[in-house]
Amino acid sequence: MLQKNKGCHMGEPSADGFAVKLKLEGVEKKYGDFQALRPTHLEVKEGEFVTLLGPSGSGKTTLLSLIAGTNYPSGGSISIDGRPATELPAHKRDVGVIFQNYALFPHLTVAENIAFPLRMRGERQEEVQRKCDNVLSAVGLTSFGNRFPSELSGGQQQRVAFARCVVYEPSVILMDEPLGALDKRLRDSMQDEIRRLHKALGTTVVYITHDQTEALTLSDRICLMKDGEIVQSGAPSDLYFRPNSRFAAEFFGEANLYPYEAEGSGASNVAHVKDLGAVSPQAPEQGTSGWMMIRPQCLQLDPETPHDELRTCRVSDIRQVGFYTQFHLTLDQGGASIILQRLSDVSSLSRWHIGQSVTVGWNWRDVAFFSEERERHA
Ligand SMILES: Nc1ncnc2c1ncn2[C@@H]1O[C@H](COP(=O)(O)OP(=O)(O)OP(=O)(O)O)[C@@H](O)[C@H]1O
Repeated sequence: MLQKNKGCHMGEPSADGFAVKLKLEGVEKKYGDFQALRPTHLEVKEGEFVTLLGPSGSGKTTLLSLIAGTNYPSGGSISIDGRPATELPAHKRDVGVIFQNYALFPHLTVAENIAFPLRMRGERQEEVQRKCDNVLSAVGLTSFGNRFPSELSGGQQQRVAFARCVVYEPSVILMDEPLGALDKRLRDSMQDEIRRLHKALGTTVVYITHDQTEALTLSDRICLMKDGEIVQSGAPSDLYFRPNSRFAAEFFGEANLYPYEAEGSGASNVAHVKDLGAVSPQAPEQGTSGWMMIRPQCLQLDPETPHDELRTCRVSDIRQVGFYTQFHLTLDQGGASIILQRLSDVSSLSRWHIGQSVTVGWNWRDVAFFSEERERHA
């Protein structure tokens, strides 16, 4: 395990006692009249893995480049490890960057690649040797020190890129779509690798991707971006099961969305979901109208256990989606469409067919509500 703590320059503690490695306050970027990044606040804690996720053009790279120092904000301030960094040039910031192509030096061996940033910083030979050996062992490449990058697999090259970055113990590692160019199988194994390295080395990572599955797999926290702002930030399960907008709900895959109208006030609030002919005893957080959302896999088909609500439907389509079977259903009363998904098994192929009458069950604890005001980004 590498020593990450550099003592005197630890960032200020966050509310839960962890050191704040990176802090952005009101950071924005304009290109002429165009606002590429709206004023943004972000705190990243020591050891945290934060992902910037969003569609193309949402401002992810702009935000990362402002942290890296390859671009400067039009307003706001950035601090790294508690020290002001807004005006600092890239090479004076304590950040490491890993790009999509890893950017290893092809003419240097693995050990020389890893030693490079230490030599650039003028470290003594014994120190360089000690730190290189340490980090090579941490990434499981001790016997690969004399190989050239072209003699390594993609996964091993990535480990070298990671090692070259962590060897000088930057406060924060920035990763810009490092798996963007890989096929699915390699991507999956690399995700495991990144997770393992992050856990083993305790590094603080800000990671960019536009792939929601990758973000859900890797992150401690996801910042979902749209039109130059972070529209929701939280744990992967929060974003997936508790989106605060239609945009967030739909960005993470299939979502059943129905409008609701709230009635009552305060704790006695109930939500009428007309399309489902249902009244939720759960009080929507805010707003008198908005949307309720339930993920397809939170619905049960012909449930054998008790559920808060049960409705009869007709099966209009059955589709195979990866390892899942997706059922498209039409509610008997009112005709609303419902998508339900369950892990495929042999019985599901013979048990249900198009045109069949079925029962759908759900529990209100699996339902998210968000009001229309919060939906202004959609
Ligand atoms: N130098 C520039 N001049 C003008 N507009 C720019 C400049 N750089 C970026 N933009 C604009 O800022 C917006 C955000 O771009 P950015 O590259 O941050 O998006 P992104 O989320 O990283 O997209 P992608 O996933 O496609 O890389 C885009 O509309 C882009 O066209």
